[in-house]
Amino acid sequence: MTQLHIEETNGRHLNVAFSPSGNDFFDLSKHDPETIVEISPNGRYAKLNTVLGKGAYKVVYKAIDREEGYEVAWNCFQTTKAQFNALSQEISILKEVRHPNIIAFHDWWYSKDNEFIFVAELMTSGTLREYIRKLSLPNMKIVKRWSRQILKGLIYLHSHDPPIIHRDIKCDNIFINGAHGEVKIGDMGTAKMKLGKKYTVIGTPEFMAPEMYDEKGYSEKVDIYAFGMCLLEMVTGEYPYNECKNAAQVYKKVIQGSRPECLNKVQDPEVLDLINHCIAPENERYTARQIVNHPFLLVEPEVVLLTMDPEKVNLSLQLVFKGMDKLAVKFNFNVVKDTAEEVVGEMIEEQVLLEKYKTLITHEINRILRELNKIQNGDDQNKEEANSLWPISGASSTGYGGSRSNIALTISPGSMAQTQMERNFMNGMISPLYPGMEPNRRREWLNDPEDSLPMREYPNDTPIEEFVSDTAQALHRDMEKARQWTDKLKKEDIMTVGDLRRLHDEDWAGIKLTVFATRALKNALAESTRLRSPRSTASTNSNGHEEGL
Ligand SMILES: Nc1ncnc2c1ncn2[C@@H]1O[C@H](COP(=O)(O)OP(=O)(O)OP(=O)(O)O)[C@@H](O)[C@H]1O
Repeated sequence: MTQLHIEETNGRHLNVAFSPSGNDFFDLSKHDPETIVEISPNGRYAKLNTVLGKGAYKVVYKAIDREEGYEVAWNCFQTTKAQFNALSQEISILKEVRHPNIIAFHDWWYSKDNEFIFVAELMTSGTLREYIRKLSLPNMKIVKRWSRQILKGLIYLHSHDPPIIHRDIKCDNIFINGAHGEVKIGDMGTAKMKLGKKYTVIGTPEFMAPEMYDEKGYSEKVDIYAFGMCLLEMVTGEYPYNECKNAAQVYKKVIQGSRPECLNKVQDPEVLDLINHCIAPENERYTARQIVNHPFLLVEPEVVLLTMDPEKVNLSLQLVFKGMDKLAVKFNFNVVKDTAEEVVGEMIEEQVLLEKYKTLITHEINRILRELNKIQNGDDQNKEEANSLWPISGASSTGYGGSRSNIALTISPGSMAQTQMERNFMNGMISPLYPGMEPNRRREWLNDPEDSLPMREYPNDTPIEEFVSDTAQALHRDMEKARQWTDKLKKEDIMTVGDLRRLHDEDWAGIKLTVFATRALKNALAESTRLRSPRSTASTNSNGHEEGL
């Protein structure tokens, strides 16, 4: 490539390079290599000559953290020393804010050029607003994923003691890391600790809740209102109150309670309902935790095959909630005896899975069976044999009494770090087995029938309904479920806990309770037996159940 140095008539110097054909040329001055132009007072951060962006108040450069080797964002903000000093307390609080969905704030100082400089986590793909424009309209899956992440950040800020109010949530202040689809709340410069109600009118008019304008003060709920407007922008691609010509018009509409026109364009009833809950009057407005449990944001589950025996008859499957890798429902599936419909029906019946996922999960299980069928067919070329081995949807079943051993809620390693929000998600989809109990504990209990339920001792003459209702409650099942279990037991003349204790394994199978219910009651019984005095537990059988008492 030929390179030339050209001096233009206006005195500007250009470095250009011609391609070998001579038809193309490149302006090399636009491709200056990145060079260090400034070092932070503590020597840790090196500012580069690359501008990441410019806003109304600040210029943001790329920089390098020379201690960790990370790229960071170097923000320059013109301000007086007095203003900088006034901000110092808030800034030191922001340095403590550490959450995967909030841009980390690393360091700050006041420069000799009267600039407040702060170093923050660098985001690679611009703002949510730019992204929405780029994608024309993001699909609902993306909107859901973004929303969940923003809400995780808000839950964190609002659960801080005292709560931190961001006060300027909008799509321009939410940043994206494109490679991983990560979304983080940025521009924490307006954030404030809520020590009592806040009064300062601050933010962007289109995203400001009406109570921000009255002198009664406002709370962290203003961020929820702003999130509602962001969601509106995400689903319509329009800036809220686009119909207004200036901030005064927006203000007038907001205090009159007039909704943005683009709200009429929202088609999806779930999204509309969610936005309405976000922009409702302050006392009716949802909290970030409530929003995250809204049906629109519930995560869609899928099924994965974990293991299978060499005969490929007993499969271990797992229901995984996408985006929530720590939450899963593990269950065994016998391809000869079980059908997807039955298993899913049982999960719904036992309130392990929401009814709305019935078709999806049935389809998912059948998809796995079909895949296995394909493998089988490919392996031995014997279609007939393969079909008999893999009874897919609707195939006759010999029943599953006792063969499908369990549906277990499992939490993968690292679950102790599970956030409250994730637990809330979980509560929305799967009933918590023991509220307040550590996730690991649940897993142990469910995987090990010998493990215990947190119940009391039940004498033999305890009415069966009392025991069943306590068990259902401990498992967070509703009372209707308890009644169904009791009815089935009473049909078999089981009126007391003593009657239940006298049952043998084959008797249990005859009661026609689901595998899950049988397992739950057996475990509760074993626990109750364990809690009895050593004298009375002397004659327990191998399952921990008393015999003949
Ligand atoms: N952490 C970051 N990582 C990467 N780019 C960033 C980061 N922070 C800001 N930018 C870029 O710099 C631009 C200006 O930043 P920002 O919008 O926060 O400036 P501002 O003056 O505070 O904003 P506004 O004009 O919205 O009031 C952004 O649009 C973005 O492109």
